[in-house]
Amino acid sequence: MAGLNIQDVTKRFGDHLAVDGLSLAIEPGEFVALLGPSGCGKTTMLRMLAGFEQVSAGEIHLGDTLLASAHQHLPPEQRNMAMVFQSYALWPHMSVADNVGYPLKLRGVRGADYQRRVGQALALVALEPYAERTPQDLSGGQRQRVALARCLVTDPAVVLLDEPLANLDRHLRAAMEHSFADFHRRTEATMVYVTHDQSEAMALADRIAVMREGRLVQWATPETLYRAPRTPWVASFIGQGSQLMVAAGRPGQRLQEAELMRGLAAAERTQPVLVRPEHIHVQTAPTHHDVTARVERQTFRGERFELHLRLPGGEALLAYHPHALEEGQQVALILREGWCLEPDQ
Ligand SMILES: Nc1ncnc2c1ncn2[C@@H]1O[C@H](COP(=O)(O)OP(=O)(O)OP(=O)(O)O)[C@@H](O)[C@H]1O
Repeated sequence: MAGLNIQDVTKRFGDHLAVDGLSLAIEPGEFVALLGPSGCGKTTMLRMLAGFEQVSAGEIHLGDTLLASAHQHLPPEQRNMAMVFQSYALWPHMSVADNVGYPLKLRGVRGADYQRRVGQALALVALEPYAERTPQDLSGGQRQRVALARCLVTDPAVVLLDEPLANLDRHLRAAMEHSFADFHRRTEATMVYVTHDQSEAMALADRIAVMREGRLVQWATPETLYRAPRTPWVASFIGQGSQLMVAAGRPGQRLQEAELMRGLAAAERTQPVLVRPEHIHVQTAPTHHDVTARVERQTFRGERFELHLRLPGGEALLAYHPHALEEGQQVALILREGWCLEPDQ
């Protein structure tokens, strides 16, 4: 198996820098998500990996093979990669089995070998009973599984996925997340998955490249991104939480309760700190020693209530609570920990 090395890759469309000096070293067999808001350059990066787009500068290697540089461009069909699109891109008039086998036909595979490989690919996505149907007679999730089977039938070293769940409803997306994770375990292919949905990226990826305006902002595991986001922008993009100014700590430091509570009470507060809602303890009977907040709004989430709180200084704070409270009610807060952010560039 071969790793994928993206070195200082830039893509310009006229004056516009769609991807700006992006570098990522992706391990063989790793599941990587490119995550960021619309227009940040994720799809452009994926298309450069696939070979549908030329790079303006930098290099892309698969193992020892140079796939792309400003002077060299290996065509898509020679890259040993397969791509799954948001639109599935299936042939409507062909059966599921014929759709899956299509890339093999293009490569001249016939007979028993063809049948065996189509059968294996369909088995991998649990679609054998549907082999003779046409895509029109399938659900959205089943169609996406056909697209997956078709992409892996040629045994690619790298699978590229461009928002593959974007057309599915919320329940189906959750079910398909399991299918993708399972698919990855079984194939052991290196996967690069583009999405603007942070919860999807967190659920699936070994590592996430967070992109903003063509640049890489942070490259880390989902847990590190959640626990230790680098900047306020990353913190606001990943998970829920509140950002407060505190007179304590320095970027990259975790503050424990005593330091955080002291820092919050001080006058000169210059350090932005992320506080996750699960680290806030809410008490309903404040005394005059406590840090207090007012309940502005609450949302019932089944297993808990989300409290939208307002501190006396005007800052907003999100907390969880097991029971309903009164809107307008004063509560006492204990902030158990916080993470110090560095300023956005
Ligand atoms: N062929 C093109 N010609 C000119 N500009 C382009 C072209 N393709 C993309 N762009 C621009 O490059 C930037 C990055 O686009 P890209 O599609 O990579 O973003 P994205 O992060 O995938 O967004 P989305 O989530 O909306 O698909 C955008 O500003 C887009 O308008």
